[in-house]
Amino acid sequence: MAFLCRSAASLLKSPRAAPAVLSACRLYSSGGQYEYILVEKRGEKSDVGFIQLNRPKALNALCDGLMKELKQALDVFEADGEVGAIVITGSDRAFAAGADIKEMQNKTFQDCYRGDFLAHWNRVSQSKKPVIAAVNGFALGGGCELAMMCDIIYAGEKAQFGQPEILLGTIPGLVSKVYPVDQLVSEAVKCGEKIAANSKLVSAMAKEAVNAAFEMTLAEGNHFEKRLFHATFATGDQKEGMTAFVEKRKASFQDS
Ligand SMILES: CCC/C=C/C(=O)SCCNC(=O)CCNC(=O)[C@H](O)C(C)(C)COP(=O)([O-])OP(=O)([O-])OC[C@H]1O[C@@H](n2cnc3c(N)ncnc32)[C@H](O)[C@@H]1OP(=O)([O-])[O-]
Repeated sequence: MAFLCRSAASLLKSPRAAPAVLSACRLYSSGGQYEYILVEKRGEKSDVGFIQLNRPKALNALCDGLMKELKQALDVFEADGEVGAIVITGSDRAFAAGADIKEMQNKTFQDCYRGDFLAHWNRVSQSKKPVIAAVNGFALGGGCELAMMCDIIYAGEKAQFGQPEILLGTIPGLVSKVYPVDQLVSEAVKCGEKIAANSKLVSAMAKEAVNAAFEMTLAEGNHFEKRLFHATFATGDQKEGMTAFVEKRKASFQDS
C-alpha cells in the first residue's frame, strides 16, 4: 500500500485514461435519477449489482450527494432478491480521491457535530450482501476507507491506496508501507520528516484515534475517530490544509 502525497502522485502519474464508460448503462432504481453514480445489474444472470462512481472531473471525490446516492443504490440492491453480490468501482484514473475537500473546506466543528457529518458513510459496511471494491487509480482518504469497507478488494496494477488526510490538517485511519531491508531505515527517517512537516496537533489526534481503537469495539472505534475528525474542524490547521489544497499551494501549519 502506498502513502501518497501530491508530489509523489505527480511522479507516479500515468497517462490519463478516459473514465470507463458503461455501455448500455441503464438507470436501475426505484425510478430515481442518479447524478453522481451509474447503476445497473451485471453478470449473465443479472445477479450482480454494479455501482460506478461517476464524478470524473473531481476524481470521484465523495461529496454528500454521491454518498447519499450510493446509500440509495445499496438499499435498492439489498431489496432486490435477484442480486447476490455488489461491485463498487470508479474510473480507470480514480476509484475515489477522498471526501470532497471543497465541500468540507469551510465546515466548522459545529456544522460537523450538529449535522452528524459522515453519518451515512457506514452504509457499505452494513450491507448484508457481499460487496466487492474494484479499484483502479487513486483510492485516497475516504476513497481508501470506502474500499476497506467492502468485503473484498480487487485492485488494478496501477491502483494507489493512501490516507493523506494529515496533509490537509485532519486525521486519517491507516498508513502502511513495505520496503526492501537496506532501504528501511532511511525511508523511515524520510517518513518521519514528512510527518513532522504536518500539523503536530492533528498528528497527535490521529495517533490518539489509532491507539484508542485498540481498546474499543469496531463501532466504538469508528465513532471515536469520527468525533476526533469533527474536532479537527475546530483547528486553524484544518482550515489552512484544505484552503491550501483549493488554492493549489503547500500548506503552512501553525500547530493551532
Ligand atoms: C471518513 C471520512 C474522512 C475522509 C477524509 C478525506 O477523504 S480528506 C481527502 C483525502 N484525499 C486527498 O487529500 C487527495 C486530494 N487529491 C489530490 O491530492 C490530487 O487530486 C491527486 C493526487 C489525487 C491527483 O492529482 P492530479 O494533479 O492528477 O489532479 P488534480 O489535483 O488536478 O485533481 C483533478 C480535479 O479533482 C479535484 N479533486 C481531487 N481530489 C479531490 C477531493 N478529495 N475533493 C475535491 N476535489 C478533488 C481537484 O481539485 C481538481 O479539480 P479542479 O481544481 O481542476 O477543479
